[in-house]
Amino acid sequence: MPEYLLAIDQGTTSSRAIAFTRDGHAAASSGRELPQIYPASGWVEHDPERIWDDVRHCVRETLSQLEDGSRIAAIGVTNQRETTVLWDRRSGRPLHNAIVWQDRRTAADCEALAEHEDRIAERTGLLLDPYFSATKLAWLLKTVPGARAAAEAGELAFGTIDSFLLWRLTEGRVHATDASNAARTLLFNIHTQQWDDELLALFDIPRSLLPEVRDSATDFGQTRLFGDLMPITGMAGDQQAATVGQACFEPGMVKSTYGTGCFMVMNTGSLALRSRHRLLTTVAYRLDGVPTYAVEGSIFIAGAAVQWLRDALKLIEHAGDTEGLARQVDSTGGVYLVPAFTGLGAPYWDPLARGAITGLTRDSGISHIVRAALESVCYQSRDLLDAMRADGASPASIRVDGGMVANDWLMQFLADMLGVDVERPGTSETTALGAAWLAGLGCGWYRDLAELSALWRRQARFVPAMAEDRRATLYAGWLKAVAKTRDTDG
Ligand SMILES: Nc1ncnc2c1ncn2[C@@H]1O[C@H](COP(=O)(O)OP(=O)(O)O)[C@@H](O)[C@H]1O
Ligand SMILES: O=P(O)(O)OC[C@H](O)CO
Repeated sequence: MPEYLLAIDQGTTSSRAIAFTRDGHAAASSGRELPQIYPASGWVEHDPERIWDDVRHCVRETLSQLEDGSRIAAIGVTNQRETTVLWDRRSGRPLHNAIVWQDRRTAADCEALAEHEDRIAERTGLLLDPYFSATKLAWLLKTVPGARAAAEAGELAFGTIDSFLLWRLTEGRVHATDASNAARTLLFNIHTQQWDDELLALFDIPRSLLPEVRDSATDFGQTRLFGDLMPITGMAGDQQAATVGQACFEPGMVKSTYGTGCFMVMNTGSLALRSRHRLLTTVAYRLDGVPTYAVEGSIFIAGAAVQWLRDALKLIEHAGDTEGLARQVDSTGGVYLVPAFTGLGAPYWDPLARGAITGLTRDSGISHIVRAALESVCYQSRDLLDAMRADGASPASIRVDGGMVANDWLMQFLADMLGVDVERPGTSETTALGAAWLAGLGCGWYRDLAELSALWRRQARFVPAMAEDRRATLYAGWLKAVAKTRDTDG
């Protein structure tokens, strides 16, 4: 009887389900776009019921593609992180739309707590920023009529998307999350691996709302919603799942994902390294009660800059058109595009920065601007890698994934700008693969991480070829362009 691991990958812009064979081959898959809701400037929401409908639809469609008699050995769940849902334990109904990680509505709440930032960072590894869940949850408790009283009475449940899906999959029987997701809430002490009472008091969050925190590969219950009983044995936030899917299991190994945003994650093993350069410290995964830590740099706009070229400027028809246009010119001719559309993430963390195209001349054309947009992804990656280097890392290569890595020109420029080899794996669905692998560990399909490492396959390697002085000059120009976007006096 053919057996598969089923990954559910609930992302910011889409939901997917993929069935993997034991050797990591995607045998069937289904995906659905998720509509974004923008109720006010800087606010981003998702409809949790729509997410749930989409996930069920994708799972069913994926299962229908498998041969008759196939069996799902286990399910792994991976998700957009930080996005916050508050629901009623009895009815299972959310009290409000999910508040998405990109949402900036709690910026002032974060500022009001600024004096506590050091203490918060010490315990959570994070910065005090609206990006994370705690202030979003506090906002819901403050704003939704009756929510505070119901929460105090133990009637409500909080969760990131993983917990919400698990609750629905197990029909209200399991309220749990994994350590990699808990580590993104600002409420979880990454050293003790416990919810932190002082932080709960600081953000005024009742403990009864919180899910139980489990390992990333363990028993999360079962679902009976798709016919056969299916165990759920893997869970991780999407960037951490990609770290697993890239088999970055040794300290010093780095993966970088290029989707809507870009997330660079370096495994730091048993060391919860506190960055001196405004990177985040996080849990990569927790197995048998033992956390493996990572540092992470998050960039809000990567592929989204290409979408902007397509949808707002209408310079291209398809994302893939950028490759040919970038190749048409030898350089951008001094043009830089800084895609600070929603401020700048790591290592700047500047919510007030705004995007810019600098260095335009009468010779500047579409190819220069398109190329500058692609280059900006590489310069931002260099910002992150340099921050990691300044914290003591010296990786010889990085492993890349996400929709943008199909672009060979971009991958070569990335290698050139970073000065390290860029390795592209055989599968483009690294995040889902990581969730499947965690489920496979949890259900006993795989013995250990070494077995998974042996399954990882490289499809292409891009080796730095740019002269050092050119690399330095181009990057210096980028830093100048960034400085201009942060000049609030204009
Ligand atoms: N060939 C390409 N060159 C440049 N960008 C691309 C290319 N193909 C896709 N993209 C970009 O990659 C992003 C989609 O990647 P994906 O990993 O699916 O994103 P997410 O999971 O964040 O929704 C889009 O922003 C798209 O513009
Ligand atoms: O859904 P993605 O792939 O854009 O990832 C979102 C991140 O998890 C946010 O931290």
